[in-house]
Amino acid sequence: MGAVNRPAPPPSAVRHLHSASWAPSSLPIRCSSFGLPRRPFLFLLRSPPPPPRRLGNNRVRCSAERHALFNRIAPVYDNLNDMLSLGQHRSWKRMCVSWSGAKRGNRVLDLCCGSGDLVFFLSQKVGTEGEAHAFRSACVSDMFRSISSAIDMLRNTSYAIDMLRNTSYAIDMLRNTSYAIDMLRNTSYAIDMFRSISSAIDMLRNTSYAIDMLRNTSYAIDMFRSISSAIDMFRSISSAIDMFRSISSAIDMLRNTSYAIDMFRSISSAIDMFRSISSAIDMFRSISSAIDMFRSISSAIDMFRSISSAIDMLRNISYVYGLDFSSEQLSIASRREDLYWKACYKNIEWIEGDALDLPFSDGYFDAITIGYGLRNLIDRQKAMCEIFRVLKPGSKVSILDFNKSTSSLVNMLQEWIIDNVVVPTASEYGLSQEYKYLKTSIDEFLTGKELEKLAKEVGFSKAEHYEIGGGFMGNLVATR
Ligand SMILES: C/C(=C\Cc1cc(O)c2ccccc2c1O)CCC[C@H](C)CCC[C@H](C)CCCC(C)C
Ligand SMILES: C[S@@+](CC[C@H](N)C(=O)[O-])C[C@H]1O[C@@H](n2cnc3c(N)ncnc32)[C@H](O)[C@@H]1O
Repeated sequence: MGAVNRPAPPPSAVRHLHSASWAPSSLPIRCSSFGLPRRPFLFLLRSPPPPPRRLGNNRVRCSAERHALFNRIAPVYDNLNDMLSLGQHRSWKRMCVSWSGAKRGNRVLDLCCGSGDLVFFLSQKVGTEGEAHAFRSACVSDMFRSISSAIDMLRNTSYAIDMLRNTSYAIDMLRNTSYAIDMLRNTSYAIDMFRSISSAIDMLRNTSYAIDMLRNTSYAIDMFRSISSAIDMFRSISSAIDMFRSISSAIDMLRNTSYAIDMFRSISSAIDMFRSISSAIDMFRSISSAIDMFRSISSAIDMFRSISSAIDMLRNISYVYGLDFSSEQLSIASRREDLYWKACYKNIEWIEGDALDLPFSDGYFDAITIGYGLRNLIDRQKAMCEIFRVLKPGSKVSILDFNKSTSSLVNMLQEWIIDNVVVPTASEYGLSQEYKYLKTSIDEFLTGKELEKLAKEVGFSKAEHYEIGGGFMGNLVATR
């Protein structure tokens, strides 16, 4: 029902936030206070527009007046919602998004998006990937991403290699020392030989002491000349002993050298250890040249990365559309997008347009949400038909709004809060009339059952209304 076939606008045409003021003439012609109609010939076919009607003080019947009202409240809208609902409106909006069935990769729409709360929640839900036309670029950037993490890993390895290279130079130095040590080791064998000689000398030294003793005896012997010839023999031995003594001091010198050798031997085992490390280093060196190769690849990849992000930017991905007729609300929404700046928000597109005349082709969306919008539309049936038309079969629209409760107690309490809390607070900002309209609009709204009926009438196969926020709020979920 209500399916009007029209071509989908090229993405680039709707990508930017329209800066021109909203052309209200696509709204019902009876509202004359608002500029020239966008379709002049249609305008001529109709009867002359009556002046804008205001029923009572707080009835804002005309679309242009509602347009002006939402432009006026835009600067304080978010703060007042936070304050007056004690932050609860965010949970209600999250529930609304969740009931819409929006999933990753979906193309979704938030109607009457205002300052964009629901759009931001939807944006996080659907992410940036998903649609077929974006598939190739997405694959390429995934490939680049994998290569890039491999490169990052190799880069870290490369730093380790650099460290090992420096160690390797140290090892080379130690290797040279090791050759010196080898030379000293050979000297050490010579020293060992001298040590053996030295112990022999020690033995001879002891003998020498004995000889000395005998020498003393020799004087006595001299006296006793008869033993003189024996003494002569001992004298010859004594000169031999002197010779051995000189050798012994040479040996002592060599012994000191031997301690040095022992020290060098310890260094030598350290060197052996370093030699093993050195072969490991050789292996790392080969890896290092591979790393050098990867480094060159990495700079190429860096270049590709820049190209890839440029491609991402040029890819023109947009999966979440936020539509509203108030340029003031939209410019706040767009500023909030810049302020929060989350990666997924690059999938958002703000559209200044009319909820009663959607600029999308039939079956374009996987899910649609409206938060506190339907109640404010002049022609709710027309709006529901438009929603039905642009939804894919089997997809859902989730509509959050104040609940026009069937319980008189809830209604009384709701009215009391609006009269005694909401309006007085808003009047602090000079917006009492605007918030009085809120109460009137709830009075004129549909109950849960009436909303379900309306959805079924325009063709939705299933429609269920849920009361939330203690019965103050309601959410209609309708499946096409
Ligand atoms: C997000 C909320 C309202 C949006 C809203 C909708 C409109 O149609 C307006 C029309 C004209 C002016 C302003 C608005 C507007 O702000 C909900 C925010 C809270 C309400 C302003 C006040 C809520 C009062 C509830 C009855 C109390 C609920 C208490 C809760 C259970 C803690
Ligand atoms: C109460 S605000 C809700 C904003 C937002 N969805 C939220 O939940 O905070 C209602 C919004 O509906 C927009 N609106 C009302 N009539 C509209 C129409 N015919 N076309 C597009 N937007 C409309 C207003 O500009 C306003 O931003």
